[in-house]
Amino acid sequence: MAEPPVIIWREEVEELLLYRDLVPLLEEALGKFSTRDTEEVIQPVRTAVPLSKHSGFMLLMPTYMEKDAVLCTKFVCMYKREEGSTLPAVNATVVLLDPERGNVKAVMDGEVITAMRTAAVSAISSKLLMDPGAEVLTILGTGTQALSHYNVFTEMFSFKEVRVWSRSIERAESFVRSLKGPVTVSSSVEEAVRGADVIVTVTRCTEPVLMGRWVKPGAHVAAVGACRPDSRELDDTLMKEAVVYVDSREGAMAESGDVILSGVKIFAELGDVINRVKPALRNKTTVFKSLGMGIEDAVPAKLIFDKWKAKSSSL
Ligand SMILES: NC(=O)C1=CN([C@@H]2O[C@H](COP(=O)(O)OP(=O)(O)OC[C@H]3O[C@@H](n4cnc5c(N)ncnc54)[C@H](O)[C@@H]3O)[C@@H](O)[C@H]2O)C=CC1
Ligand SMILES: O=C(O)C1=NCCCC1
Repeated sequence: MAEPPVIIWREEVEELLLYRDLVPLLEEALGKFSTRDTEEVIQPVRTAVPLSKHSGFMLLMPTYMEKDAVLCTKFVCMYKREEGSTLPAVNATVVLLDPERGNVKAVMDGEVITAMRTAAVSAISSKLLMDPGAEVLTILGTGTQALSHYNVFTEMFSFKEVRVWSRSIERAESFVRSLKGPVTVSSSVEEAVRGADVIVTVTRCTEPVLMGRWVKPGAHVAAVGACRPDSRELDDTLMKEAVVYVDSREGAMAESGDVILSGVKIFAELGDVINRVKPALRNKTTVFKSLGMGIEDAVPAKLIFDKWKAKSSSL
């Protein structure tokens, strides 16, 4: 008989998951994904189940990494929320299975995993695509992803200036007060992004919030929100001027309003750059359109489970 599943919840995930372990493992996994070698990664485009009554979707994200013996799936629900709603915009659970027997080994809180792995992948995109002399980072949005992006970007890079914008200046000020380092609150998106070298968009907007005419040539944009085919964060000017990188070509063509509705050509996956199959065009304006992939959850799930087992056996 297989062991019953363990439950690893938020506080333990926070304790066990560190960017310094996660970032190199994700970089390796993105490279494996882009080889399309089914012995490395099988990751179908995720299934989206509409939750019309609740203005949301449940996304099912299975992944199998045969060589690494990792079988995992995430259930993540995403919702449109009214301003001031106390309900979460994203709620996720990660399930790790034994690929040989098919039993569930662990059920994990997926919110911290989702926040950290998404931010870590944006940081990888910036490491690969930003100007090496980048000095100014702008974050548009002040929610969960804004915080995880602030944390990993300030851990991995040394920006001289960090700017934050939110639709509500009070929310931006309160977000900034919760952070350790110096951050400027901008009163408009234009003010926030003018001259910025790296721009992270982590909003729940459905219409473009970032306009290409404000973006400095050569800047890198990590675009994380707008994960449905009818949603936008970036305008056509930016999409057409930029060289567009994605996490998964199939995912972007199925789900990214910024890619589908602008009609732009995807230049490469991040994994193609990691595998040196496509160049990192650092001197051009670049957009990394992030949708999120199952493999980005499978990697931290294995890491957390292995650390949890090591910790439990040492007690
Ligand atoms: N690419 C990926 O892998 C992932 C993407 N996401 C997406 O990232 C975005 C942010 O997620 P969370 O930080 O968890 O959400 P959140 O609800 O914690 O924060 C959202 C932020 O967007 C702002 N916002 C809402 N509507 C807006 C509008 N119309 N214009 C400008 N700002 C607006 C809110 O004030 C808040 O600052 C969402 O779109 C979510 O679906 C989330 C997880 C993973
Ligand atoms: O990959 C994820 O996890 C998500 N992607 C799109 C928005 C919800 C969470």
